[in-house]
Amino acid sequence: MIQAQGLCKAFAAIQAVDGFTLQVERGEIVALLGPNGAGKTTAMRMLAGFLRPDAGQAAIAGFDSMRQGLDARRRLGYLPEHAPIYREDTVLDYLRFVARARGLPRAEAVQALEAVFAGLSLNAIAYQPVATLSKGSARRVALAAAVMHRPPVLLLDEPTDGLDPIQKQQVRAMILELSKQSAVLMSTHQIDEVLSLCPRTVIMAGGRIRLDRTTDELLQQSRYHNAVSFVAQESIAARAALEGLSGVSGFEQNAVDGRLYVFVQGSKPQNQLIAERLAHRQVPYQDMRLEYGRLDEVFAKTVAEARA
Ligand SMILES: Nc1ncnc2c1ncn2[C@@H]1O[C@H](COP(=O)(O)OP(=O)(O)OP(=O)(O)O)[C@@H](O)[C@H]1O
Repeated sequence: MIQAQGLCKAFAAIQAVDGFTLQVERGEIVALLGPNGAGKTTAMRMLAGFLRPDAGQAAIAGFDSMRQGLDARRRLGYLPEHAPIYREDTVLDYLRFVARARGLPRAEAVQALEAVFAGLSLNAIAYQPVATLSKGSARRVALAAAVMHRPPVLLLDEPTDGLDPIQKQQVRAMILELSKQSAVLMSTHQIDEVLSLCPRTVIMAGGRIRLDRTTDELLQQSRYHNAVSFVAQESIAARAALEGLSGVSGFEQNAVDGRLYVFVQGSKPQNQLIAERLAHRQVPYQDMRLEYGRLDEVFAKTVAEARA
């Protein structure tokens, strides 16, 4: 559904995107993660056909984004980073206009409007002029405009940027629903969003894709994967009890909440063993967890390696 082959784009001396190759199928939600300036927006603009690549090709649902731009855009819902909707219309009139511009037949347009108004809670702002909307409301209206025609491909550039926690949940639920029949590529800076929504993650840095894996595989690369953590009043006694225990390779204590992390060698979970040892040595502890891994750590490591 989304295909990119060797996309490149330079702005003067800056190589913003350098050989971007990616394929996303219907039913997938792929997170595009990267530090500021990694090239995410530039790559998305080329995919959407809004920016001509210096080299490479992009296609949306089989249509070349540049040479068959109209056909490609009909099948695309694109939410740009800064969606420009400076209009005097009310939200309702603006979205009616978008439905007409998309060529939706009347009955379908009514259904589509009902769906986005309900899904994104737009009723309270239906009669507010678009130009006076708050940042979060403007973002939701822009998203409504991008997805209203239920396209098979969605390119969403930071879709929940500027939204409050309730709105974020709503937007994420809508993206999940839309992904059942669409291919979704979304950039984000929010790790919790990736973990809750995106089974696959692409990490970009310096214009290039550095990692493209399932999010689970990335979590397994984290040094926290299979670490055992707990809270102990007497953390020194806890460390002493576990020091030298077979497989234990190190400790780390969180400076903020005091949680102790015990790192273990190998891929076998050792929480049972650790719990038994603490009980045997009569060291009280609470809230023991087997850690799954940290995406922020894998992200930081990948970016640091790209910059080295
Ligand atoms: N129109 C432009 N003219 C000149 N330089 C540009 C232009 N657009 C992007 N760049 C540069 O290209 C690089 C990649 O920018 P891009 O916006 O694609 O990154 P990004 O990963 O989306 O960043 P962010 O997370 O901050 O949105 C940056 O160095 C940026 O300054």
